[in-house]
Amino acid sequence: MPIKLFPNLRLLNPPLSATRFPSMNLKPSVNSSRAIPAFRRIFPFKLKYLGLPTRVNSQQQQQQQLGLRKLSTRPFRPAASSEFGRRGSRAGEIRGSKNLIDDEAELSDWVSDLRTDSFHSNKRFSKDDDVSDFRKGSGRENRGSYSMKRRRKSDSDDSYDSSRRGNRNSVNSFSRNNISNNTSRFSRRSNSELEAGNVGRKTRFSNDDENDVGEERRRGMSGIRDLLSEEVSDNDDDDDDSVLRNNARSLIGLDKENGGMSVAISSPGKHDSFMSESRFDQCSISALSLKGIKDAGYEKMTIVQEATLPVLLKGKDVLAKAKTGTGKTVAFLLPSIEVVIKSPPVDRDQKRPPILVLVICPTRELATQAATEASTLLKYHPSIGVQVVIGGDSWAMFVFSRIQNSQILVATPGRLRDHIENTAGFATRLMGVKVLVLDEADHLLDMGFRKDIEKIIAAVPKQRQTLLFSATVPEEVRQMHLVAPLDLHFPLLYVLLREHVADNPEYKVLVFCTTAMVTRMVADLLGELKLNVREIHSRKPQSYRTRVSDEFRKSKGLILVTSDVSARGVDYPDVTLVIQVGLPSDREQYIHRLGRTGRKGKEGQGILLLAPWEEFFLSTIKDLPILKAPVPSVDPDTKKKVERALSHVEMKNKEAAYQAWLGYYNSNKKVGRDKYKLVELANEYSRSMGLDNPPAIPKLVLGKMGLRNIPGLRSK
Ligand SMILES: Nc1ncnc2c1ncn2[C@@H]1O[C@H](COP(=O)(O)OP(=O)(O)OP(=O)(O)O)[C@@H](O)[C@H]1O
Repeated sequence: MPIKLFPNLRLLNPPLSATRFPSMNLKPSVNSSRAIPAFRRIFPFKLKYLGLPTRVNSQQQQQQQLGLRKLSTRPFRPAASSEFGRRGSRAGEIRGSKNLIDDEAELSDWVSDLRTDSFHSNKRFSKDDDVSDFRKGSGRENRGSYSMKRRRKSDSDDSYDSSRRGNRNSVNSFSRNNISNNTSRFSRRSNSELEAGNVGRKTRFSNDDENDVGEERRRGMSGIRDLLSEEVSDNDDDDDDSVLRNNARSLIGLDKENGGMSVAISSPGKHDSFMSESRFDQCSISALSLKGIKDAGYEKMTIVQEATLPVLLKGKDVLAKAKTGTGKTVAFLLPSIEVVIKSPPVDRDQKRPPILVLVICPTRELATQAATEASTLLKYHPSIGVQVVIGGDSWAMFVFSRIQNSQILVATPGRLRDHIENTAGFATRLMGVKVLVLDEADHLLDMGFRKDIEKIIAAVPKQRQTLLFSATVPEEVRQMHLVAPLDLHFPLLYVLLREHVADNPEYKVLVFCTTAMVTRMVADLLGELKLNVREIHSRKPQSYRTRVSDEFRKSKGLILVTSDVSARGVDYPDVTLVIQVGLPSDREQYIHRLGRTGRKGKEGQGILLLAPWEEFFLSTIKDLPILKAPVPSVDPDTKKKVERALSHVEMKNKEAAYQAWLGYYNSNKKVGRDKYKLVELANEYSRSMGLDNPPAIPKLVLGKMGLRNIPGLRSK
C-alpha cells in the first residue's frame, strides 16, 4: 500500500565545505632526529587547511535560491597515482570539483534506502522556504559528499557473540539484496530523463530474500511503512514497484504532480569552510536562545545549520545530510527548542507532562552528547528541561536540568522502547511529541534498530515535525591504509603511535578495534608500552564510559582505544589521528570512525591497518581517496619490546580477545565462509598475542559459532 511518511519532508544537501588540496600548505614538517620515521613515510606532508568561504557566482546563487539541482556528472576518482597532497594537482582539482552529491547513484541508493522504508514527500522545496535568504552573499558553495548506504548496528561489541552477529548478518544480507535490486541509475541520466524515467527501484522480495529474512521481517517492513506513514491515499495502487518509484521521485524532487522535493546543489568553489556567513540572529530564533547560542561561542551558522534552520523553523520536515563534525546537533536542537518555547508551559502539577521533543540517537555516547548540547543551548530557558534515556546499568532517566519531567527527551532506541513498554505513564507522555528527531537517521532505520524504531514511532503522534539527520565523510582527512601480516600488527600499531606522539605534542588519537574484548587487550598492551591510553567499549559500565569520554574530550596527549561505541557522532575536538585496526564492520562504519578526526574543517589523519586477507574490504571504499602506504619497518628491538609487553598482558584478557576475534571474523560473510581458514587465521592472531597455544573456547560458544570439530580449535 502506498504511504506518505513525512508530507513535508525536504532533502537538504547543504553546501558543505571542504578545504581542498590546492589550498593546503604542503611543506613537510620539521622532523625529529629519526631518519625517515614510519609515520612520516605514511604521511609525508603536514597539511594545513584554509577555512575560507568562497563566493558563489550569481547563476549558482540563483540556482540555490530556486532550490535547483545541478547534478555533477563527473564521478570522483581518487588520485591513485598522485601523492595525497600535491599542490594544484589534478587530484586537487578533481576533489575540488566534486559536487555535494558526487555520485548521484549513491544518493539515489541512499534515498531509496530511506524511501524503501516508506519515506514519502509530496512537497516541493519552494522559494518561500527562504533558505536562500541566508545564502545571499554567504560566500560558499556546495560541496561533495559521500553518501551513505545501509548500515548495520554500530555497537558491534555489544553483541560480539556469534549468535547475535549471525542474526544481524542475515538482516544485513536482506538489505544488501534490496540494494542490489536497485534499478535506478540516477547519476547516469539527465534530469529530464529522470523525470520521465523510472527512478524507483525494485523492492519485491526474491525467493532468496524471503528465505533469508522470513515472513516476520517482511511484516516488519510493512509495519514500519504503516507506522511511519502520515497519509494513505486510497486510490494509489498497491504495486510495490510503482509505490516506491513514486516515493523516490518525490524524494529527489522530480515528481511534478505531487510537487516533490528539490535537492539544492550547486557547483563547489575553491575554498570554503564548514561555516557560513549567516548569523543566528538572522533567523527567527527567540532572544533567550540567541543568548544561549552566544554563550556557547556560536555566532555564525555552520553550513548545515544555515541550510536547515529556516526550513525547520517553519515547522517543515527535513532530511539533511552533512559531513561529520559540521554542527548537525545544533541544527536539529535549536528549532526543536523553539517549538518547546512556543508550546503552552508545562503545568507543574500535571502528573504526566508531555514530552514535546523526542531525539533518538543510535548510541549512548551520542545521546549524552546531544543532551549536553541541548542543556547548553537552554541556558536561558530555565523552565525547559532535557532528559536522557539510554541503555546501561541504570533505568533512571538522567536529568540534564532542573526540570524533572522534561519537555525534551534524548534517547537510544532500545531503552526508550523498554520504557514505552514497561514504565507506567511513559507512553502517555510521548503522546505530546511535536518534534521527532532521528540523528544518524539512515543508521536508525537500518534493520538492527527497526523493531525499536517501529515501536517508538507508533508511540508518538502522527501529527508532528520530523527531522532526519545523517552524516557523510569529511574530506579534510588524509586517509591511508597499510597492509601487513597479522603478526606485525601490534608492533606496527606501536610504531605508528610512538611516532605520532613524538611528532605531535598535542596528539589525540583514537584506535578503533573490532570488538570490546580486543579493545581491552590492545589498551592493556599499549599501557604496558607506556603510552598514555584509556579504553572505552560496551563492556565497561556506563559511568566509566562517560568519565573516560569526558576526559578524552577535554584532554590533549591521550590515546583512546575504543570499540565502535565511539564510531558515530561523538564529538571529540582536535583528534589528530584515527587508526582502525582490522576489518571495519562495513564501509559506513569505516567512514564514521574516520569522521572522528578532521572535524570543524581541521586537519586529521586516518590509517586503516589490515592483514593481506582483509584487503578485500578496500573494494568497498575504492571511491574514497585512500592511498596505500608503505609498511614501516619494525626494528628487532621494538619487536622485542612489544613481545615483552604482550607477555605482561593478563592471560584472561588475551583469551577473551581471541574468542571475540574469532566471533567477529566468523560473522563476516567473507572471512567466516571458510571455517578452516578462519581458524587458521584466529590461531595466527593468537600467536601474534604471544600465545603458544590458542586458548580453549567453551563448547557451547563453539556450537553457537558453528565451529564445532574444526581442526585447530581447542574446546573446554
Ligand atoms: N554555529 C557553530 N559555530 C561554531 N561551532 C559550532 C557551531 N555549531 C556547532 N559547532 C560545534 O561544532 C562541533 C561539531 O558539531 P556536531 O557534533 O554537532 O557535528 P555533527 O555534524 O553532528 O557531527 P557527527 O556527524 O560526527 O555527529 C561541536 O563542537 C559544536 O560545538
